Amino acid sequence: MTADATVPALQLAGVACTFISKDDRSQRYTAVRDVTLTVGAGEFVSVVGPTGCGKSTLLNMAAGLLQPSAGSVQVLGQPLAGINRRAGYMFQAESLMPWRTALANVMAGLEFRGVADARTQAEAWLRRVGLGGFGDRYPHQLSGGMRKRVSLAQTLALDPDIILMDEPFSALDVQTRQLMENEVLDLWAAKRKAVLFITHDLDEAIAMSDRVVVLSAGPAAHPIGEFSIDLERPRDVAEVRTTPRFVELHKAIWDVLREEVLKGYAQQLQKGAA
Ligand SMILES: Nc1ncnc2c1ncn2[C@@H]1O[C@H](COP(=O)(O)OP(=O)(O)OP(=O)(O)O)[C@@H](O)[C@H]1O
Repeated sequence: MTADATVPALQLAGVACTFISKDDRSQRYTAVRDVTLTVGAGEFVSVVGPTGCGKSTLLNMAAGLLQPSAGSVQVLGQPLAGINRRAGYMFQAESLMPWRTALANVMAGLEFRGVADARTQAEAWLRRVGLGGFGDRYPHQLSGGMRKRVSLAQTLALDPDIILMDEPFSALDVQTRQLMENEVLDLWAAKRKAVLFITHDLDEAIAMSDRVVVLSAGPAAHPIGEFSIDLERPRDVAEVRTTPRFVELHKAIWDVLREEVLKGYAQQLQKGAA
């Protein structure tokens, strides 16, 4: 089934998520509340916000890994029940199976789906992410950047309509990170999937996205600003940062984000001292 371009790929409508507090089991902690967020078909949306505000919580609700305590999640116009099978995920942590080669890692999901030419497709994806000659290597024989490329191939090979990314490159050095960001943009431009991208890094969010949503500090974090990123594409993430429009957008978004970051930081210090 192909996605209908007029139906949002992902829609969170008035969602909230309440946890039992980690600090005091008798208390509840509302991480996010009243969050309405839409990702259109083919749109690249980033969510930025202070540390611990609830960015991963939102992504986990979109993935169907967490049930909202209020509100609803719709995927391609249908209410989400259980795991979001139209989405592919890339998380911060390493997700490769260490006992399988790079090729076997990319093949795993395809085989699970019963794809007949899983090997050929996986080989093609490894080539696309620049690892054509590395299929027989095990994860520990690859650099951090290469492992991320394998994860990317693994995610994209399944041809999801929606890609959910939670700080996928935060563990990489700056140069490798920029290379990966450009690769993701190239692959995204070719396939135009809907992307929900979570990051701490405002520069990364602006350089990659069509739209940047700013979340407030928690508890009950919610969107407090939304910015359309009208920078021309294709973009080189390193070059685009030097353009006057980028600087202007950065200033406008940082004006909204700064206060929340300071609040989030103060909360962390308080928790640390308690
Ligand atoms: N399973 C859980 N049980 C209790 N509290 C949780 C749970 N998961 C998250 N939280 C709390 O909810 C809040 C939001 O967490 P979340 O991981 O979504 O934030 P984040 O913005 O992604 O953080 P970071 O920027 O540090 O990655 C935090 O205060 C966290 O401690």
